[in-house]
Amino acid sequence: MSALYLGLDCSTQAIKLSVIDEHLSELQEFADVSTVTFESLGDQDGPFLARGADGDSLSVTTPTRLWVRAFDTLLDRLKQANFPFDRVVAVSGSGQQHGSVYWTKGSQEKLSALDERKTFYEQSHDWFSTPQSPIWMDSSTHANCVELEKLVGSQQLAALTGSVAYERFTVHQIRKIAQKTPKVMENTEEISLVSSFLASLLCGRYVPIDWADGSGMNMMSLREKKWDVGISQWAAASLAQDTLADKIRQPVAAHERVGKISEYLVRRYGFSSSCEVIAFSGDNPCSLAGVGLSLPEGEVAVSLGTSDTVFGPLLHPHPSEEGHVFVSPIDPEGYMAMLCYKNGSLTRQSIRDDYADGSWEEFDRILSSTTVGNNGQIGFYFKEAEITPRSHPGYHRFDHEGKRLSEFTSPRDNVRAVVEGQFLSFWNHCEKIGLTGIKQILVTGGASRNTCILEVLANVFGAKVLTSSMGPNSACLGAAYRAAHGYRCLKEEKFVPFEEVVGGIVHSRSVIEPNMEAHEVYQKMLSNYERLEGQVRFQ
Ligand SMILES: Nc1ncnc2c1ncn2[C@@H]1O[C@H](COP(=O)(O)OP(=O)(O)O)[C@@H](O)[C@H]1O
Ligand SMILES: O=C(CO)[C@@H](O)[C@H](O)COP(=O)(O)O
Repeated sequence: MSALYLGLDCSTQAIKLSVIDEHLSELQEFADVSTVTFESLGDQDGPFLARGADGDSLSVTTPTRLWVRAFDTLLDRLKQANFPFDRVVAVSGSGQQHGSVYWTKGSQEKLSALDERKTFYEQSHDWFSTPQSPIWMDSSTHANCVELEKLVGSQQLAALTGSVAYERFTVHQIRKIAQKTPKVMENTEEISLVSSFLASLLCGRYVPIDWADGSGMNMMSLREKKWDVGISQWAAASLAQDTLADKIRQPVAAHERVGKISEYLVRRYGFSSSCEVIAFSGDNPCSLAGVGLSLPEGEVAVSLGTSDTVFGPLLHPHPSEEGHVFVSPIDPEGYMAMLCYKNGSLTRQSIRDDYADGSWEEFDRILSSTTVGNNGQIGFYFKEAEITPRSHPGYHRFDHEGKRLSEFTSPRDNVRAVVEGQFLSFWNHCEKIGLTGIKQILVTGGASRNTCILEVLANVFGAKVLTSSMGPNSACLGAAYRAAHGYRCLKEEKFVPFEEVVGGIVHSRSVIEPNMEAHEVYQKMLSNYERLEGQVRFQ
């Protein structure tokens, strides 16, 4: 019986699983029980996107125990489907980036002594010092961002941590809690990211954050790969301890083993007690591992999930005012560049609901029957405060002369405008973060199922768009590959290049070729787009 590797992904809307065998082929027989959406679990712990739960209208949180319940549900469904837990030799995982979990004092002890007759959920009522976890959609920490940039300098902060200050980055969330509710922070024994939180459940004790996901905190020195002491002291605010050193262990490389599977999981589900847990990472870094991007540059990946992200590997980091640089999840010496858009799938979905009868088929029909370039009309749809470019919530529509409109003459043009506007923004901002000369785009995420949307992407960039036979869930597949990679490094007691472990995997890819006449239309629109973006961005 072949050994198995598992990859988990706890992203914004669901927890998912990929299973691969020792030839790294994906097992399909458990696909039906491999996704648990948070919506399907109901509101027992509160909504999974809770707005203003801490009294601040710009905060967005998820109840931490909803993730615990989703994980129980996933494991229980696998057990019912006779999943061969005993064949799993290594597990790794992925989490939506930036989100944080606050473990209350004494929880590690409880985590290491669980009763296998009960679920995690049944035993976790007193594990967290705050019931809500701030997530990446939160934009309540603007004042902290301004303060840190003043303290360090925005360019210097980018050079040090990979990014200027962003509201969702974890250090600002930590400082907000330390300032607003110091008791919560004082009661906190350990702070995890979503990724390291899930890994801690697996190991039955707290485990470190990895370098790639740690790069999304505005707190880790990109070059030293350690928490910056000055920023950590600033984040601690008025706590008795002057840094967070006793609450967040130092980060580790993504291929490192962080522990063995817990005795609880061995007894409850039948995992082998020798099963290794490899550091979990962020969902975008794991997607990079999953789509098989490698240098040379010229290839980027686009994830059309809840957020839209554009990312690619980088040899030499040049962090700037735009986008983010993270440590690579597959090469401890390498880096990746990324742009993130808050208004991704949920915003397209909202336009679908308003203008296309709530149906993707109707959305596609409108997209296919409207003119490329929308006759020069341009739209910016910020259902949520946007990250790229930084903007307040609001919809902005312009006619072909750049005159502001409250609505297009033909309202169905909103369907084309939302998709074109989003992709023109990708194109406009890629150059600025060093993702240049793009010839092919690998797509993943929920909306990568939609060929009509992908055709617009190919035409805007004038580049081939490739979808892969592995489907839209590259983050959990990437995590499974990382489990195999980390396991191999462990066995060989040295770092083995990621390509040596997964390089042989060839996914069949379908290619969408760009229509170069359509691309010319977008080339002409770009300067107008850039000018109008200047009007709608946060000044
Ligand atoms: N046919 C489709 N066309 C466009 N978007 C789609 C389609 N099917 C699903 N989606 C989008 O995919 C999103 C979920 O993507 P997913 O990558 O699973 O999210 P996440 O990983 O952030 O939880 C949904 O919000 C939905 O809008
Ligand atoms: O904030 C970011 C990246 O910086 C987001 O990309 C989150 O990582 C959420 O990912 P999805 O759930 O949309 O995949």
